[in-house]
Amino acid sequence: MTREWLDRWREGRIGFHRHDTHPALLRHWPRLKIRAGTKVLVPLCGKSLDMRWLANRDHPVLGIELSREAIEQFVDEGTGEVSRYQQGPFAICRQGSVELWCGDFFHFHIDQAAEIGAFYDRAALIALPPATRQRYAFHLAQLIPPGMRGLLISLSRAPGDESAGPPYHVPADEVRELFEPNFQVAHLEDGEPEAGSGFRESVWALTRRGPLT
Ligand SMILES: C[S@@+](CC[C@H](N)C(=O)[O-])C[C@H]1O[C@@H](n2cnc3c(N)ncnc32)[C@H](O)[C@@H]1O
Repeated sequence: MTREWLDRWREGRIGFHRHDTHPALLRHWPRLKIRAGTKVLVPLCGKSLDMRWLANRDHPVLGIELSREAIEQFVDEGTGEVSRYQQGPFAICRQGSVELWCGDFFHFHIDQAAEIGAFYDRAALIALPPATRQRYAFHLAQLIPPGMRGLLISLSRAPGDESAGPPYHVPADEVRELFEPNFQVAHLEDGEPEAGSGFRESVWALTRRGPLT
């Protein structure tokens, strides 16, 4: 799966990338009432422009992305000086208040997450095959302190139309099963089915409960 993502970036097969800020982020983030200054973790971040929107709202952003290509494109398409440094296995690129850690999300350790107080997942969960999603939900719970929140934008398809991903179809019941052990899960909205793919986005607010189970 790692190789496949790197190939996608190298070959420019990044249909998931949006050229605008996600409308559900604009609509729902303010409702979460996350204080300005709170650092937001963006797992499997690609080169999402949503990170710039969060940064412009006074949230330092920590994105984690496998592909160096994605990170280089993000900083090239942005403005401002870029600084680079290394933290364990991660090569980090910082531009303004966005720091992008190049490496595997599952290698990002709790000790490196000290200042994180919120998260934003758009198309991260749905990038992972079924067996890895549980690991993802637990890993995220380890990184987010109790009481802290985040927004999750997932994808589902009509029953019977669940061809292989990525992007993977993750039905609402699975979102609940994955996150409810460690988060309060609130369903915020479902989008319209996309013409062609039949995918429909669902938006969730998650609040971390503690202790971990
Ligand atoms: C569907 S894309 C979504 C990107 C971004 N969240 C967005 O909304 O545009 C999934 C991204 O996750 C990255 N990725 C996949 N597995 C990863 C992992 N284990 N650790 C870090 N990044 C990963 C891929 O390279 C890809 O850029």
